[in-house]
Amino acid sequence: MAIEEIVQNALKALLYEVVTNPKPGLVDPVDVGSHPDMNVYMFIDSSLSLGKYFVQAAEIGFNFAGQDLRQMFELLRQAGIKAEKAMFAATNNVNTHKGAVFSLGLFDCASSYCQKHGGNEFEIIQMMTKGLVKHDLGKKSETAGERQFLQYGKGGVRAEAEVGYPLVRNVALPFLAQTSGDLNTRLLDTLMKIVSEIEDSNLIKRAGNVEVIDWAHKQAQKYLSLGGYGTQAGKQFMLELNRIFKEKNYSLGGSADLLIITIFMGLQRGMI
Ligand SMILES: CC(C)(COP(=O)(O)OP(=O)(O)OC[C@H]1O[C@@H](n2cnc3c(N)ncnc32)[C@H](O[C@H]2O[C@H](COP(=O)(O)OP(=O)(O)OP(=O)(O)O)[C@@H](O)[C@H]2O)[C@@H]1O)[C@@H](O)C(=O)NCCC(=O)NCCS
Ligand SMILES: Nc1ncnc2[nH]cnc12
Repeated sequence: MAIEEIVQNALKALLYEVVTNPKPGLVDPVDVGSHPDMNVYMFIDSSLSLGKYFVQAAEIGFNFAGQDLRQMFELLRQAGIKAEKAMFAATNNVNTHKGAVFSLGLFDCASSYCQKHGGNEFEIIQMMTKGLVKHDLGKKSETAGERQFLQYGKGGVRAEAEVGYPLVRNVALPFLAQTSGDLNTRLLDTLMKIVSEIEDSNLIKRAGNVEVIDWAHKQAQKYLSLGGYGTQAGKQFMLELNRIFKEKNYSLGGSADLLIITIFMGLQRGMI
Protein backbone atom coordinates (compact mmCIF):
# COMPACT_ATOMS: atom_id res chain seq x y z
CA MET A 1 0.00 0.00 0.00
CA ALA A 2 1.36 3.42 -0.96
CA ILE A 3 1.80 6.21 1.59
CA GLU A 4 -0.86 8.22 -0.30
CA GLU A 5 -3.41 5.49 0.41
CA ILE A 6 -2.58 5.43 4.13
CA VAL A 7 -2.98 9.22 4.28
CA GLN A 8 -6.28 9.03 2.40
CA ASN A 9 -7.56 6.40 4.83
CA ALA A 10 -6.64 8.65 7.77
CA LEU A 11 -8.63 11.55 6.30
CA LYS A 12 -11.51 9.25 5.34
CA ALA A 13 -11.63 7.95 8.93
CA LEU A 14 -12.09 11.47 10.31
CA LEU A 15 -14.83 12.29 7.79
CA TYR A 16 -16.66 8.94 8.07
CA GLU A 17 -16.84 9.34 11.87
CA VAL A 18 -18.31 12.83 11.83
CA VAL A 19 -21.03 12.06 9.24
CA THR A 20 -22.20 8.98 11.16
CA ASN A 21 -25.45 9.80 12.99
CA PRO A 22 -27.17 10.01 15.43
CA LYS A 23 -24.20 9.78 17.85
CA PRO A 24 -25.03 10.47 21.53
CA GLY A 25 -23.70 13.88 22.57
CA LEU A 26 -21.31 14.07 19.61
CA VAL A 27 -21.30 16.31 16.55
CA ASP A 28 -22.86 14.94 13.36
CA PRO A 29 -24.53 16.58 10.34
CA VAL A 30 -27.97 16.42 11.97
CA ASP A 31 -27.08 17.87 15.36
CA VAL A 32 -24.15 19.28 17.33
CA GLY A 33 -24.86 17.13 20.40
CA SER A 34 -23.33 18.60 23.58
CA HIS A 35 -20.93 20.82 21.59
CA PRO A 36 -22.62 24.17 20.84
CA ASP A 37 -19.22 25.60 19.82
CA MET A 38 -18.79 23.06 16.97
CA ASN A 39 -20.58 21.88 13.83
CA VAL A 40 -19.95 19.45 11.00
CA TYR A 41 -18.40 22.12 8.75
CA MET A 42 -15.83 22.86 11.45
CA PHE A 43 -14.96 19.15 11.55
CA ILE A 44 -14.43 19.18 7.78
CA ASP A 45 -12.12 22.21 8.11
CA SER A 46 -10.32 20.56 11.03
CA SER A 47 -9.87 17.29 9.10
CA LEU A 48 -8.44 19.03 6.04
CA SER A 49 -6.05 21.07 8.20
CA LEU A 50 -4.47 17.76 9.26
CA GLY A 51 -3.73 16.49 5.72
CA LYS A 52 -0.13 17.72 5.76
CA TYR A 53 0.44 16.16 9.20
CA PHE A 54 -0.76 12.74 8.06
CA VAL A 55 1.71 12.89 5.15
CA GLN A 56 4.50 13.82 7.60
CA ALA A 57 3.49 11.10 10.07
CA ALA A 58 3.51 8.48 7.28
CA GLU A 59 6.90 9.71 6.04
CA ILE A 60 8.34 9.56 9.57
CA GLY A 61 7.17 5.94 9.80
CA PHE A 62 8.43 4.98 6.36
CA ASN A 63 11.85 6.60 6.73
CA PHE A 64 12.68 5.64 10.32
CA ALA A 65 15.72 3.36 10.35
CA GLY A 66 16.63 3.26 14.07
CA GLN A 67 16.12 0.48 16.61
CA ASP A 68 14.44 2.39 19.44
CA LEU A 69 10.91 3.19 18.30
CA ARG A 70 10.52 5.77 21.09
CA GLN A 71 12.73 7.97 18.92
CA MET A 72 10.24 7.62 16.08
CA PHE A 73 7.52 8.74 18.52
CA GLU A 74 9.60 11.80 19.47
CA LEU A 75 9.76 12.81 15.79
CA LEU A 76 6.01 12.24 15.46
CA ARG A 77 5.34 14.31 18.57
CA GLN A 78 7.15 17.31 17.11
CA ALA A 79 4.95 17.08 14.01
CA GLY A 80 1.90 16.51 16.25
CA ILE A 81 2.49 19.70 18.23
CA LYS A 82 2.51 21.69 14.96
CA ALA A 83 -0.57 19.80 13.75
CA GLU A 84 -2.47 20.70 16.92
CA LYS A 85 -1.68 24.36 16.20
CA ALA A 86 -2.90 24.03 12.60
CA MET A 87 -6.09 22.39 13.87
CA PHE A 88 -6.76 25.14 16.39
CA ALA A 89 -6.11 27.76 13.68
CA ALA A 90 -8.66 26.06 11.40
CA THR A 91 -11.33 25.87 14.12
CA ASN A 92 -10.89 29.25 15.81
CA ASN A 93 -9.41 27.53 18.89
CA VAL A 94 -12.04 24.84 19.31
CA ASN A 95 -10.78 21.36 20.26
CA THR A 96 -12.20 19.18 17.51
CA HIS A 97 -9.46 16.61 16.98
CA LYS A 98 -6.81 16.88 19.70
CA GLY A 99 -7.21 13.22 20.64
CA ALA A 100 -7.25 12.17 16.99
CA VAL A 101 -4.03 14.09 16.24
CA PHE A 102 -2.42 11.89 18.85
CA SER A 103 -4.09 8.52 18.21
CA LEU A 104 -4.60 8.64 14.44
CA GLY A 105 -1.13 10.14 14.05
CA LEU A 106 0.27 7.10 15.83
CA PHE A 107 -1.66 4.65 13.64
CA ASP A 108 -0.81 6.47 10.42
CA CYS A 109 2.90 6.49 11.35
CA ALA A 110 2.93 2.86 12.57
CA SER A 111 1.07 1.62 9.46
CA SER A 112 3.57 3.28 7.22
CA TYR A 113 6.46 1.83 9.27
CA CYS A 114 4.93 -1.64 8.85
CA GLN A 115 4.74 -1.17 5.06
CA LYS A 116 8.51 -1.06 4.97
CA HIS A 117 9.57 -3.20 7.92
CA GLY A 118 6.63 -5.55 8.45
CA GLY A 119 5.13 -6.11 11.89
CA ASN A 120 1.84 -5.38 13.57
CA GLU A 121 0.66 -1.78 13.94
CA PHE A 122 -0.65 -2.22 17.49
CA GLU A 123 2.63 -3.71 18.68
CA ILE A 124 4.67 -1.00 16.95
CA ILE A 125 2.58 1.62 18.81
CA GLN A 126 3.28 -0.15 22.11
CA MET A 127 7.00 0.08 21.40
CA MET A 128 6.72 3.73 20.33
CA THR A 129 4.91 4.81 23.50
CA LYS A 130 6.65 2.61 26.08
CA GLY A 131 6.93 4.54 29.36
CA LEU A 132 4.75 7.44 28.15
CA VAL A 133 2.42 7.57 31.19
CA LYS A 134 5.39 7.68 33.56
CA HIS A 135 7.17 10.24 31.40
CA ASP A 136 4.22 12.63 30.86
CA LEU A 137 1.92 12.30 33.86
CA GLY A 138 2.03 12.99 37.60
CA LYS A 139 3.79 16.35 37.38
CA LYS A 140 1.62 19.03 35.77
CA SER A 141 -2.14 19.57 35.93
CA GLU A 142 -2.74 21.71 32.84
CA THR A 143 -4.71 19.36 30.59
CA ALA A 144 -7.73 17.19 31.42
CA GLY A 145 -5.56 14.08 31.07
CA GLU A 146 -2.93 15.41 33.46
CA ARG A 147 -5.54 16.40 36.05
CA GLN A 148 -7.36 13.07 35.85
CA PHE A 149 -4.16 11.17 36.47
CA LEU A 150 -3.52 13.16 39.66
CA GLN A 151 -7.16 12.92 40.76
CA TYR A 152 -8.17 9.36 39.78
CA GLY A 153 -4.91 7.69 38.75
CA LYS A 154 -6.23 7.16 35.21
CA GLY A 155 -3.74 7.42 32.35
CA GLY A 156 -6.26 8.36 29.62
CA VAL A 157 -5.26 8.16 25.98
CA ARG A 158 -1.56 7.73 26.81
CA ALA A 159 -2.31 4.57 28.81
CA GLU A 160 -4.39 3.23 25.89
CA ALA A 161 -1.46 3.79 23.56
CA GLU A 162 1.07 2.16 25.89
CA VAL A 163 -0.89 -1.08 25.93
CA GLY A 164 -1.48 -0.92 22.15
CA TYR A 165 -5.15 0.15 22.06
CA PRO A 166 -6.52 -3.29 23.12
CA LEU A 167 -10.10 -2.05 22.90
CA VAL A 168 -9.62 -1.35 19.20
CA ARG A 169 -7.51 -4.42 18.52
CA ASN A 170 -9.48 -7.04 20.45
CA VAL A 171 -12.99 -5.63 20.63
CA ALA A 172 -13.94 -2.88 18.14
CA LEU A 173 -12.13 -4.15 15.04
CA PRO A 174 -13.38 -7.78 15.32
CA PHE A 175 -16.84 -6.37 16.06
CA LEU A 176 -16.77 -4.14 12.95
CA ALA A 177 -15.65 -7.11 10.84
CA GLN A 178 -18.80 -9.07 11.69
CA THR A 179 -21.33 -6.21 11.38
CA SER A 180 -23.73 -6.05 8.46
CA GLY A 181 -26.16 -3.52 7.05
CA ASP A 182 -25.45 -0.02 5.79
CA LEU A 183 -22.22 1.69 6.81
CA ASN A 184 -23.96 4.19 9.11
CA THR A 185 -25.53 1.32 11.10
CA ARG A 186 -22.26 -0.62 11.22
CA LEU A 187 -20.34 2.41 12.51
CA LEU A 188 -22.99 3.41 15.07
CA ASP A 189 -23.05 -0.12 16.47
CA THR A 190 -19.25 -0.18 16.56
CA LEU A 191 -19.23 3.15 18.41
CA MET A 192 -21.58 1.73 21.05
CA LYS A 193 -19.47 -1.41 21.35
CA ILE A 194 -16.56 0.92 22.20
CA VAL A 195 -18.73 2.92 24.64
CA SER A 196 -19.71 -0.35 26.38
CA GLU A 197 -16.08 -0.84 27.50
CA ILE A 198 -14.12 2.43 27.33
CA GLU A 199 -13.02 4.75 30.14
CA ASP A 200 -13.60 7.96 28.21
CA SER A 201 -11.69 10.83 29.87
CA ASN A 202 -13.85 13.31 27.99
CA LEU A 203 -16.98 11.84 29.58
CA ILE A 204 -15.38 11.83 33.06
CA LYS A 205 -14.46 15.48 32.62
CA ARG A 206 -17.96 16.46 31.50
CA ALA A 207 -19.67 14.54 34.32
CA GLY A 208 -17.12 15.51 36.98
CA ASN A 209 -17.06 11.95 38.37
CA VAL A 210 -15.87 8.46 37.41
CA GLU A 211 -19.14 6.70 38.26
CA VAL A 212 -20.48 7.96 34.92
CA ILE A 213 -18.34 5.31 33.19
CA ASP A 214 -20.34 2.46 34.69
CA TRP A 215 -23.60 4.20 33.71
CA ALA A 216 -22.38 4.67 30.11
CA HIS A 217 -21.28 1.03 29.87
CA LYS A 218 -24.77 -0.11 30.91
CA GLN A 219 -26.52 2.19 28.40
CA ALA A 220 -24.35 0.92 25.56
CA GLN A 221 -24.87 -2.72 26.59
CA LYS A 222 -28.63 -2.15 26.59
CA TYR A 223 -28.48 -0.60 23.09
CA LEU A 224 -26.50 -3.58 21.79
CA SER A 225 -28.79 -6.11 23.46
CA LEU A 226 -31.78 -4.45 21.74
CA GLY A 227 -30.11 -5.38 18.44
CA GLY A 228 -28.42 -2.08 17.58
CA TYR A 229 -29.44 0.57 15.09
CA GLY A 230 -30.80 -1.94 12.58
CA THR A 231 -33.78 -2.62 14.88
CA GLN A 232 -36.68 -0.30 15.69
CA ALA A 233 -36.06 -0.67 19.45
CA GLY A 234 -32.33 0.00 19.09
CA LYS A 235 -32.97 3.06 16.93
CA GLN A 236 -35.48 4.47 19.43
CA PHE A 237 -33.08 3.90 22.31
CA MET A 238 -30.27 5.66 20.43
CA LEU A 239 -32.46 8.73 19.93
CA GLU A 240 -33.34 8.65 23.63
CA LEU A 241 -29.65 8.37 24.57
CA ASN A 242 -28.81 11.36 22.37
CA ARG A 243 -31.50 13.36 24.21
CA ILE A 244 -30.16 12.32 27.64
CA PHE A 245 -26.53 13.07 26.72
CA LYS A 246 -27.48 16.55 25.50
CA GLU A 247 -29.61 17.22 28.58
CA LYS A 248 -26.71 16.28 30.89
CA ASN A 249 -24.08 17.94 28.65
CA TYR A 250 -22.24 14.61 28.39
CA SER A 251 -19.97 13.82 25.47
CA LEU A 252 -17.96 10.88 24.18
CA GLY A 253 -14.91 12.49 22.57
CA GLY A 254 -12.57 9.62 23.46
CA SER A 255 -15.01 7.03 22.12
CA ALA A 256 -15.29 9.03 18.89
CA ASP A 257 -11.51 8.93 18.61
CA LEU A 258 -11.41 5.16 19.03
CA LEU A 259 -14.13 4.86 16.37
CA ILE A 260 -11.89 6.95 14.09
CA ILE A 261 -9.00 4.54 14.70
CA THR A 262 -11.24 1.53 14.15
CA ILE A 263 -12.49 2.98 10.85
CA PHE A 264 -8.89 3.68 9.81
CA MET A 265 -7.81 0.11 10.56
CA GLY A 266 -11.02 -1.21 8.95
CA LEU A 267 -10.14 0.67 5.76
CA GLN A 268 -6.52 -0.50 5.89
CA ARG A 269 -7.67 -4.11 6.23
CA GLY A 270 -10.45 -3.93 3.62
CA MET A 271 -13.34 -4.42 6.08
CA ILE A 272 -15.02 -1.24 4.86
C1 LIG B 1 -1.59 13.17 24.73
C2 LIG B 1 -2.47 14.36 24.35
C3 LIG B 1 -3.68 13.83 23.62
C4 LIG B 1 -2.75 15.18 25.58
O1 LIG B 1 -4.06 15.32 26.06
P1 LIG B 1 -4.57 15.20 27.53
O2 LIG B 1 -3.44 15.39 28.50
O3 LIG B 1 -5.74 16.06 27.70
O4 LIG B 1 -4.92 13.67 27.60
P2 LIG B 1 -6.31 12.85 27.70
O5 LIG B 1 -7.37 13.62 28.37
O6 LIG B 1 -5.97 11.52 28.23
O7 LIG B 1 -6.75 12.66 26.22
C5 LIG B 1 -6.85 13.68 25.28
C6 LIG B 1 -7.96 13.38 24.31
O8 LIG B 1 -7.96 12.00 23.89
C7 LIG B 1 -9.30 11.57 23.70
N1 LIG B 1 -9.58 10.45 24.66
C8 LIG B 1 -10.12 10.51 25.88
N2 LIG B 1 -10.21 9.31 26.46
C9 LIG B 1 -9.73 8.44 25.57
C10 LIG B 1 -9.57 7.03 25.59
N3 LIG B 1 -9.90 6.29 26.65
N4 LIG B 1 -9.05 6.45 24.49
C11 LIG B 1 -8.70 7.20 23.42
N5 LIG B 1 -8.85 8.54 23.33
C12 LIG B 1 -9.34 9.14 24.41
C13 LIG B 1 -10.18 12.80 23.95
O9 LIG B 1 -10.26 13.55 22.70
C14 LIG B 1 -11.53 13.83 22.17
O10 LIG B 1 -12.22 14.76 23.00
C15 LIG B 1 -11.91 16.07 22.59
C16 LIG B 1 -13.19 16.92 22.62
O11 LIG B 1 -13.37 17.25 23.89
P3 LIG B 1 -14.10 18.60 24.37
O12 LIG B 1 -15.42 18.29 24.88
O13 LIG B 1 -13.96 19.66 23.37
O14 LIG B 1 -13.20 18.87 25.59
P4 LIG B 1 -12.28 20.03 25.88
O15 LIG B 1 -11.52 20.48 24.70
O16 LIG B 1 -11.47 19.58 27.00
O17 LIG B 1 -13.24 21.25 26.29
P5 LIG B 1 -14.71 21.37 26.91
O18 LIG B 1 -15.64 21.26 25.73
O19 LIG B 1 -14.92 20.31 27.94
O20 LIG B 1 -14.73 22.75 27.48
C17 LIG B 1 -11.44 16.02 21.17
O21 LIG B 1 -10.09 16.44 21.13
C18 LIG B 1 -11.54 14.56 20.85
O22 LIG B 1 -10.47 14.19 20.00
C19 LIG B 1 -9.36 13.58 24.92
O23 LIG B 1 -9.71 14.96 24.97
C20 LIG B 1 -1.75 15.23 23.33
O24 LIG B 1 -2.55 16.34 23.07
C21 LIG B 1 -0.34 15.67 23.62
O25 LIG B 1 0.49 15.00 24.18
N6 LIG B 1 -0.07 16.78 23.14
C22 LIG B 1 1.28 17.24 23.07
C23 LIG B 1 1.76 17.15 21.64
C24 LIG B 1 1.59 15.80 21.02
O26 LIG B 1 2.14 14.85 21.48
N7 LIG B 1 0.81 15.70 19.97
C25 LIG B 1 0.49 14.46 19.34
C26 LIG B 1 1.63 13.88 18.56
S1 LIG B 1 1.60 12.17 18.42
N1 LIG C 1 -18.02 13.92 16.22
C1 LIG C 1 -17.37 14.42 17.29
N2 LIG C 1 -17.99 15.25 18.15
C2 LIG C 1 -17.32 15.77 19.22
N3 LIG C 1 -16.04 15.50 19.51
C3 LIG C 1 -15.37 14.68 18.67
N4 LIG C 1 -14.09 14.24 18.68
C4 LIG C 1 -13.93 13.45 17.61
N5 LIG C 1 -15.07 13.36 16.89
C5 LIG C 1 -15.99 14.12 17.54
